[in-house]
Amino acid sequence: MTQAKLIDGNAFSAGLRDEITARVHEIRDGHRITPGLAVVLVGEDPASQVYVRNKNKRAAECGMTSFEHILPADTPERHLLTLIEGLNDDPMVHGILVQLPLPRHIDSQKVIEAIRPDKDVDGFHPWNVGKLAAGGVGLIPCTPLGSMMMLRDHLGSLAGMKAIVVGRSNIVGKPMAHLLIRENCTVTVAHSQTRDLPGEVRAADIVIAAVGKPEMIKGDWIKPGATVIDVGINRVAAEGGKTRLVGDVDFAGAVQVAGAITPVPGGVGPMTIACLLRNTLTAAARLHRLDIPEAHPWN
Ligand SMILES: Nc1nc(=O)c2c([nH]1)NC[C@@H]1CN(c3ccc(C(=O)N[C@@H](CCC(=O)O)C(=O)O)cc3)C=[N+]21
Ligand SMILES: [Mg+2]
Repeated sequence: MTQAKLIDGNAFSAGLRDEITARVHEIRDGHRITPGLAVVLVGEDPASQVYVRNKNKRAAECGMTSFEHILPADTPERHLLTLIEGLNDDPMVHGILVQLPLPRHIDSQKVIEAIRPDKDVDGFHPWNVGKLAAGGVGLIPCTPLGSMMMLRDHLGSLAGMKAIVVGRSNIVGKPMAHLLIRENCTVTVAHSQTRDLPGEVRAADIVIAAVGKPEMIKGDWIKPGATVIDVGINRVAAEGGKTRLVGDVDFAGAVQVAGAITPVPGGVGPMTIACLLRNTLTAAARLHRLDIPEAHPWN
């Protein structure tokens, strides 16, 4: 069997960020507007700090302004809500992202619902969730959006294909299922209670792995020629006391069978960040009623 084609998220996201940069310069020169992204992190988790720094670095590379708010882990919920109210009203801020998970004493849903829906670049506010489910125009969650861009780039039309989404989170699984339905796939959403998961996966032309369990989806579950999008980013122990990143798919097995597959790292992860920047540009364009392609529904 020939090896699957690798869907290169690093290269794809670099191209996307170049397009975003060009558009940011255009609206800066033409309209004196600089898209601004505010990233809020509560707590000292080192991995989260790395992500937040990465998001701000990429935003700056694209010519956007970024505002970083790092709050102590014991920040009272009402302080966070007050910060969000300020960002909602700040004309320099077009996108707001509150890094999840939040400390346990904070109600994440309350925080998500405090963000102005038109600045909710994660697409987690019920208003955006509803727009996606009902086929309207809102902001689409970054990981599903990036995954869909790679699928469309590799496959063209998805119409009539069988897709399985393994995982039903609000962040990835559910919005991904809605996007696949919108693209005219026949969609199965599998989860921890699904009977015969290997059998369900074997029926699928498109596999979206979003469970958060390292290498859970085995190579011999994959239908020959299928397209596999591995959303999992799991840090596991490696030789010599080190760690390494693996996806939710057994890559070594799946690459022998699939038609195409995203690697981890270098697949969905960098697309998520590029789509966050794209959503910030989209939000800025809509807030200022700029007639640029990014202000219009994607696809
Ligand atoms: N409100 C909110 N929105 C998020 O989008 C969000 C969040 N909270 N909390 C944490 C997760 C995680 N996340 C990642 C983004 C990019 C990479 C990424 O670029 N990964 C690189 C590798 C990075 C590494 O080496 O650790 C890659 O896959 O190639 C990973 C993880 C966004 N998240
Ligand atoms: Mg479950």
